[in-house]
Amino acid sequence: MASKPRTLYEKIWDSHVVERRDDGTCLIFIDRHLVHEVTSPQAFEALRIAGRKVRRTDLTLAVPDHNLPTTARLDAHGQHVPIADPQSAQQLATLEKNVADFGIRYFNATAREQGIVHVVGPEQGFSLPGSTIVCGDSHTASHGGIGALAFGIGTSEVEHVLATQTLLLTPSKSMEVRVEGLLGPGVTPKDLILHIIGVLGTAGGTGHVIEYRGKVFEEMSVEGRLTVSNMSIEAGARAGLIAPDETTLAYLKGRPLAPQGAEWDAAVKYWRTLHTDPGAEFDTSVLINAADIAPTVTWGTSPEDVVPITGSVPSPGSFADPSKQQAAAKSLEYMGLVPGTPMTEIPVQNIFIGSCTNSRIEDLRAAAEVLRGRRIASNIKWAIVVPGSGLVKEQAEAEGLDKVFTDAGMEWREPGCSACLGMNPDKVPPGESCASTSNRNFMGRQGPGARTHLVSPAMAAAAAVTGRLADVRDFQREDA
Ligand SMILES: CC(C)[C@H](C(=O)O)[C@@H](O)C(=O)O
Ligand code: SF4
Repeated sequence: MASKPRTLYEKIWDSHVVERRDDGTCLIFIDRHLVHEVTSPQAFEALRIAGRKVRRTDLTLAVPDHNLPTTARLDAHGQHVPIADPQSAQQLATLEKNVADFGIRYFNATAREQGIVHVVGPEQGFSLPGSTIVCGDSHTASHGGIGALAFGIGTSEVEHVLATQTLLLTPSKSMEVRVEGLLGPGVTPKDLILHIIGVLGTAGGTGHVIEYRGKVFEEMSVEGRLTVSNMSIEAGARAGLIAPDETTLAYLKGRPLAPQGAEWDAAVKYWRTLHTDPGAEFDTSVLINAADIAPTVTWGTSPEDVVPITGSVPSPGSFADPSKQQAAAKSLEYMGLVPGTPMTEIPVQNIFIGSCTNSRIEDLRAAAEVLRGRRIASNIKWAIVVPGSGLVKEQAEAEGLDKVFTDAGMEWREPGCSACLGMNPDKVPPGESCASTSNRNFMGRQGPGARTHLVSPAMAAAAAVTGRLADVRDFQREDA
């Protein structure tokens, strides 16, 4: 008898069920657990009090990222530069103690491999297709870009996974976001996901795991897929997924923590079965036309507040829903924007290129491409480029990208979460605007009173050159 066609999500879920309970919940085996300094201290403390060990240290990887300053970590004498903020210093010291006490694999602040947890996982080949991956962090959805079922968990769940390597979960609904056609020039995976969130809304994906499907994803690099999947959470989804394919395999082969030799061959055989079967049904389907998408920017304080760069600031009255009208009015006041203003007339004083959404090598190449031979505008006060990991940084330096950025007048930093959120010294001053490649434009996200416009790396570079939000398609080079 032919088995019932299944979605990719169902295949991964089914293969990880340890125990199915009568109430529909399942005990799920967790293949990979990523840990950072912010959401792990209480979990380790609880283990300590209970006298428990970490069940599978081999499946756990820790890295500091959120609180680390992105300025030099070693001084001229090779000594560690102390962290000025006492709370951050304490949180990082606690992580160091916990990984040592519990025997967990750890990339410390000065390791080449250190970086943002969601950049490090795929880069090391720790995150693998078909695996279940968790982290006490909402952007764990990123790893869905390589075909893993990856989602954020709370601190008590972090403790549960550390202790048992399992989680008790309720299955999610499945959503297909099918994109027809291909992206136009200057339109990147970031623009695509911003557009998708604009269509779905920040609650559109609630209760669902989204599988992104269509030619555009088949032709997309792994870096781009990670960007798309990363922001699934901003559409309210539990996770995002993109089926692994030859591009995924080429990306993972030879990575330090990926399987090698016969194990690799066996894994590849299995990974090739990881796709949604023809005839499998999704609970929800959404169709997007890629040709409709322009380089996309946000105007408000929710990731769904998107508009093409060719558009203008909307008026609250343009929204049908009264609560959205109110929210829009509040957003516009916070952002200091007037309805009807063309997006390309909005000045910015700060530029942030980085975060787990857009700090991989391709992102830096795209930004450098725009900045090569150009200077940042005179009204730009602060412009930083923060590679997602030490290895991204090395690669970028080998390609001379750091020089392109510094020649343009930007700062080249050490890896970390940086100005994506105000947990470290990289902050946008109150009342100032930032063209940012990160994923959240919430009020105060980049610092109290900071005004965030979410953009792609190429668009951030274009904004740096003009000092306003700008259409990167106007920067297309004659010689390109
Ligand atoms: C600090 C952490 C818990 C948080 C998250 O869960 O996402 C952070 O990474 C973020 O992006 O807001
Ligand atoms: S880069 Fe930003 S979104 Fe990503 S984990 Fe760090 S704080 Fe969260």
